[in-house]
Amino acid sequence: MSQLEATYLIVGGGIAGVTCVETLAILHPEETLVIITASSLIKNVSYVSFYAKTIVKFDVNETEANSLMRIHPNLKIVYDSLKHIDTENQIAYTHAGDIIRYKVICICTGGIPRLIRDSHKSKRVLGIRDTESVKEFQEKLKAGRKMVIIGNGGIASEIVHATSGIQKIWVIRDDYISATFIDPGAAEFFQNTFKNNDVIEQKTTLRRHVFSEEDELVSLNKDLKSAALGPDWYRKLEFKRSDKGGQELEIVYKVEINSVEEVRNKEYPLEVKLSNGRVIECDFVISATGVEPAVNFLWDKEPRKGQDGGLAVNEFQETSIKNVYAAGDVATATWEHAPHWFQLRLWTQARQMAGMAAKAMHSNIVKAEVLQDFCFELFTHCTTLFGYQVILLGKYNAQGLGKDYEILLRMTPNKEYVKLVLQKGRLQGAILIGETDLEEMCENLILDQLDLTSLEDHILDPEIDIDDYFD
Ligand SMILES: Cc1cc2nc3c(=O)[nH]c(=O)nc-3n(C[C@H](O)[C@H](O)[C@H](O)COP(=O)(O)OP(=O)(O)OC[C@H]3O[C@@H](n4cnc5c(N)ncnc54)[C@H](O)[C@@H]3O)c2cc1C
Ligand SMILES: NC(=O)C1=CN([C@@H]2O[C@H](COP(=O)(O)OP(=O)(O)OC[C@H]3O[C@@H](n4cnc5c(N)ncnc54)[C@H](OP(=O)(O)O)[C@@H]3O)[C@@H](O)[C@H]2O)C=CC1
Repeated sequence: MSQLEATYLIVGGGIAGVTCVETLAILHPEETLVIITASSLIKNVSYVSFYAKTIVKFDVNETEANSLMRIHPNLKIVYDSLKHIDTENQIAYTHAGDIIRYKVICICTGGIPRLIRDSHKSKRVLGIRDTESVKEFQEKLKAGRKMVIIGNGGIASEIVHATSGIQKIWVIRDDYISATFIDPGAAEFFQNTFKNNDVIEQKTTLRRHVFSEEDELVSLNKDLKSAALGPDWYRKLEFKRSDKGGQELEIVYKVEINSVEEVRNKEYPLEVKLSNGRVIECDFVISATGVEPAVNFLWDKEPRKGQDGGLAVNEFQETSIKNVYAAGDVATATWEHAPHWFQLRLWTQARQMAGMAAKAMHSNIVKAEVLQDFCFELFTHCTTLFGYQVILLGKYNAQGLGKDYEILLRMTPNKEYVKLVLQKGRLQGAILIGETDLEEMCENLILDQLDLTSLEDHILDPEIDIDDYFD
């Protein structure tokens, strides 16, 4: 048990917590900084490359927490988990009894999988969040013959893409796949990859860093999970083939799960009842049904929360409680968003929010003015889906545009899919799949809101170098 004093206290060793530490190491290295991390392995970011001003791609690595000592001379690491914050007296208490007095604190405790209602009824219903959960999934895959995947976002899409040798029944509420990230047209484009072996071969040339940590997870508090996985986590699944089942994918559209029950004396140990009356027997269920903020500690007074239960933060990542900031998956962005930005719980946003929190905490301490970072002007997400590079910009699915918008589309099967969303002749969002080389132009057009009415017929014409129009 120890007592510490810190100007800055950061809670959580995921991308948000670590980015906060790294940014403060640059802004205010002479001040004391304490990080509370439940795991001795933390996440950090490397090989940051800019595709355009706000479109960033980077690798996510797992490393020893004490490597942070190299970048911050006045950093202390508390290997424990936060239990209680006394915000009135500005004191944090850990489960092991450590006491840390702070001037400003940033909560970066991330999220946990939001599982389907019946998940508590069986250990065969799994969520994916961290290294431990992927290991459990790998074990189930080795022995499994049939799995049901529920959810239509990032994790479900990646699992469907990366697993083979097991029967997969993908149950989704929508009428097209991967609805969190794409539109029906792009879904059709991707579905060809399920049939086209050439394209499936292409996927193995992913240029992202392959997350290589196979070691034992060093989790000090066994109740807490380590940080969320980053891109390429699913590469671990690609080689986990079961020799017991044939490779097969069935997608069941527009249904929900009514119940999941363990059953005895049947061929499969689990029975999943769907809202359309169908019953599916399987070995296990993956509930890839979103994430909920991990507010897993006590307070002397509750801060304001967002509708999703996250800590409500303003544009400077401040919660409703003085000197308490939050960033990453635990936070809910409740400021008035720029027209082309919205929150999705992604590592890019965890990093951006944490950088902003660090700047705001620093300006709080040194009593300087701070402005919100430019990155919150435009939603950008750069990822890989079904083996293709995917860049999403602004209101890529016409979110919030009502019915008054236009779509420009260019699609070359097995090569690229480009969708531009325009309203009143101005670009509002884009989906760029494949190596389109259009990201910088689209970013500029969304940010500048140039009137494209006279160009609409040419803008996606591959024979025309559209950049010439803007020179
Ligand atoms: C399988 C998977 C794949 C993903 N793939 C992508 C992707 O390709 N692209 C993308 O942009 N995003 C992806 N994401 C989302 C991304 O990983 C998260 O948005 C991001 O990592 C959130 O970072 P964070 O630091 O806020 O939270 P986390 O990474 O969850 O870190 C929170 C940390 O806080 C610790 N903690 C929790 N409670 C306490 C406590 N009381 N005291 C001390 N410490 C505590 C946790 O142990 C953890 O280390 C993926 C997520 C998953 C689960
Ligand atoms: N490549 C990437 O960028 C990746 C990003 N991630 C991130 O990791 C986090 C977790 O991923 P994931 O779990 O896929 O979450 P997502 O938020 O991406 O997707 C959740 C999906 O589950 C559906 N859903 C929610 N509740 C139910 C339910 N009760 N029954 C059926 N379907 C349901 C949602 O549908 P609806 O929309 O209708 O609510 C949605 O399709 C997310 O923040 C995600 O963005 C994860 C993997 C890859």
